[in-house]
Amino acid sequence: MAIHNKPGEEFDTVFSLNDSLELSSHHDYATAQARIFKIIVIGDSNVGKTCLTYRFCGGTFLKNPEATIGVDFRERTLELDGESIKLQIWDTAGQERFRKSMVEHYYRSVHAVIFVYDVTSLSSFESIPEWIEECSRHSVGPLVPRILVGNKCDLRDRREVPTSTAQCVADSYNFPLFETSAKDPTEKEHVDAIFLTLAYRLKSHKTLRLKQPSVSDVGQMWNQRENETCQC
Ligand SMILES: Nc1nc2c(ncn2[C@@H]2O[C@H](COP(=O)(O)OP(=O)(O)OP(=O)(O)O)[C@@H](O)[C@H]2O)c(=O)[nH]1
Repeated sequence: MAIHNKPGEEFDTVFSLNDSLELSSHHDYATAQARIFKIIVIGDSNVGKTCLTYRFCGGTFLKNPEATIGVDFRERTLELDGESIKLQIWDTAGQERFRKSMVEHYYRSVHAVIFVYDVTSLSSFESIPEWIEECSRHSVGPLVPRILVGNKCDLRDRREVPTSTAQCVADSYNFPLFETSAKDPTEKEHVDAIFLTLAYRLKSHKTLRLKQPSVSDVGQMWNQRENETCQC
């Protein structure tokens, strides 16, 4: 998505440059108490990364998404066992040309990773090892919780990746596997379960510290993204 998360637009879970300034200067008591975790969502272009994050943060299916340029930020605060957990979700671009200037930012201080493929696209599934390799190259180590997600399960007649095959791959990496659909409203709870699973795992990591991108970091990415939007 290129434009939909301009500051203040659409729903209050969108994270924007303005929000980060707000948070860093005069956040309220509840925000100050929330532990914040950075989750990146990665995978080939068109697998549904934006729609999945939108479904989790906005509660609806995003119709007609545009290709993500650089990164989009969204966030949602959860109350787990009386504790506030804020998930800051980085929806990254699948297309190489929209990624290259920002890859370093994606992986910096990341707390968890969601790898997404499209169950109707064998090639998107076959790319998963490359995405895992890219994480490793950027020092995202084995202690960082990771999850494999097969999206677009509503397209039953077009499935190219059997669950059993995906489960084998997930087991080989020791990742949980989720299959779901951002589009099908009856799958909403499964989409939530992906993020909740990570939230519970992160919550139990008492040593993980609150780390937010600095204002200059986010501002720099925002400017880069705007420039790249203009060139297209
Ligand atoms: N049928 C179906 N279509 C979906 C689903 N999720 C996403 N789509 C469609 O798949 C296309 C791509 O969705 P996006 O969420 O933009 O994909 P993306 O992975 O963010 O793509 P990039 O931004 O290019 O990396 C859009 O046409 C969506 O409507 C799903 O669960 N089921």
